[in-house]
Formats: sequence, structure tokens, C-alpha cells
Amino acid sequence: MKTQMPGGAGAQHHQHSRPGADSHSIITLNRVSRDFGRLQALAPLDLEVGAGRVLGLLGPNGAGKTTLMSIMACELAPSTGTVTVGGTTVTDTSAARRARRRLALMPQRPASVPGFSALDTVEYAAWTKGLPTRGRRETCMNALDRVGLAAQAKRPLRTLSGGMVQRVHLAAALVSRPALLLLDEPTVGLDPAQRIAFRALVEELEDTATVLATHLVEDVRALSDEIMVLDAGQVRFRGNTAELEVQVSPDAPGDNQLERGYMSVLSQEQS
Ligand SMILES: Nc1ncnc2c1ncn2[C@@H]1O[C@H](COP(=O)(O)OP(=O)(O)OP(=O)(O)O)[C@@H](O)[C@H]1O
Repeated sequence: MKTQMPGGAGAQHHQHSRPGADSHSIITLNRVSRDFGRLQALAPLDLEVGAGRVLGLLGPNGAGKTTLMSIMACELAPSTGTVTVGGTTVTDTSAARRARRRLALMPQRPASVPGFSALDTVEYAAWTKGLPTRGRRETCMNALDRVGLAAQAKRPLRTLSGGMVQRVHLAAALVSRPALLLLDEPTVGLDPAQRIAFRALVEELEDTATVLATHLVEDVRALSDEIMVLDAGQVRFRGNTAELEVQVSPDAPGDNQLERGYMSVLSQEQS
């Protein structure tokens, strides 16, 4: 039942108790780093996320969140270190392909095919994950139903609101019942009610290891068992919500204690 982040403060502590959740590791990163030319986008880090656990990844622009998500999605090779997803250590392209079948990434800006309907979009995702043809349509409709869009299944994406399109992409990510779900800024464009509904959906995923990269401290507070703060490719903080809240320095800006804790962690490291 715990997200293990070696070396992390409070790695043993967790906020949400998820009955039925399994503790085995779904993703393990061992000394993973990434350079782009002379820029170190990600300094070496270890991390592990277990089934039924949510890791919140916070950091300002350019922190390395998307780089880390792409590495976890086995779409970007690390410069050093190893990635293991669902027991498969990614050593070559065929291992990466196998690992990708166990995971789903909802990217920051998911690509939408203009002529595709909501259902086409989810069916395409199901096809890329190798879901059997038999029963695929029904599985896809169920995924759309889960995000409240069954009635819009046949509508072209271009006729849906931004928030609806976001939910279609979430359905596409969930359709393969991934062991690892990677969500990059998933609530951008959602209104408050949709954001709350979205959080409820993530909370239901008891067997899935979820990583949520975001700027929104509120989403992290609501969902995460563990929090990792990245800045300029470095891990600035690891722990749980309560531990981030007590990091507050007297003049830290922010609307709430967690946001002030987050801002304090960032400013401490910059000074
Ligand atoms: N393909 C690339 N080539 C060169 N530099 C890159 C590449 N991808 C990312 N970077 C650089 O790596 C650093 C980390 O970028 P990344 O997109 O991972 O940050 P982020 O935390 O996701 O930021 P944001 O919140 O703005 O999306 C940045 O300095 C970025 O310019």
C-alpha cells in the first residue's frame, strides 16, 4: 500500500488508505537522468510507485516534469539509469513496446485527429494498446461512460468543448486498464465541477499506479499519497502533504498552507 521513493522524506507515510490496493511496485526508476546536449533536464533520481498509489509531481515551468513523464512512458530514453514497468526492464525497443502496453500517458497536449469522433479516439487508443477486436467497441463505450461522455460518443471532437475533449483523452488513457497511468497536467481546461469529477475518477483506480504532473497544488493535495517537487531537474522535496505543509517559511506566498510549503521549498533551494 505504499509508494516507495527511496531516500524520500516520509516515504513510509501515506494519506489515502485504499482498501484492496496492492503494494507491489508498478514502476521503478533506478538512477535515471536525462541530458539534452549540455542541459541536464533531469539529475539522477530513484523512484517507485506501487499499485493503487498516486504520486504527485509538482514543479515550475522547465522543472523536468514532462521529461520525467516521457521517460516513465518509455517514449524517451534516459541518458543514464534503468526503467522497469510491470516487471519489464526497458533495455531495448521491443521491451519498451511491451512496457508501453502496460501503461497509458495522457500528454499535456494530446493530439486530436480533427475528423475523429469521441468513440473513434478511444477506439484508436484501444487498437494501439492491442486490445482484442472482439468486445472492443463495448470496452470503449464503457470507458466513455466512465468519464460521462457515452451520449457524445458519435460527436466529432471539434464539436466538443475543451473540457469534454480532455475527458475523451482520459477515456482513451483508461481504456486499456493500464497498470501505470501517467497524467500530464490533466485538469487544464476543466471547470471546477469537472475537476472534482476527474479527481473522483482517479481515486477509483485501486489497482493502478498513477503519476500526476501538475502546477495545481490543489489537485496534488486531493489525490497524492506522495509528492515530489522538481525544479531545474533536481528533486527539491519528497514526502506527503503534511510534510510539505510544514516547510513553510514566514513570508512564503500562496493561497493555502500546501501552496506556501511548495513555494518555500522552491525559494529555499534558489537562495
Ligand atoms: N527535446 C528537448 N530538447 C532540448 N531541450 C529540452 C527538450 N525537452 C525538454 N527540454 C528542456 O528540458 C528542461 C525540462 O523541460 P520539461 O518540458 O521536462 O519541463 P516541465 O517541468 O514539463 O515544464 P512545463 O511545466 O513548462 O511543461 C527545459 O529546460 C526544456 O527546455
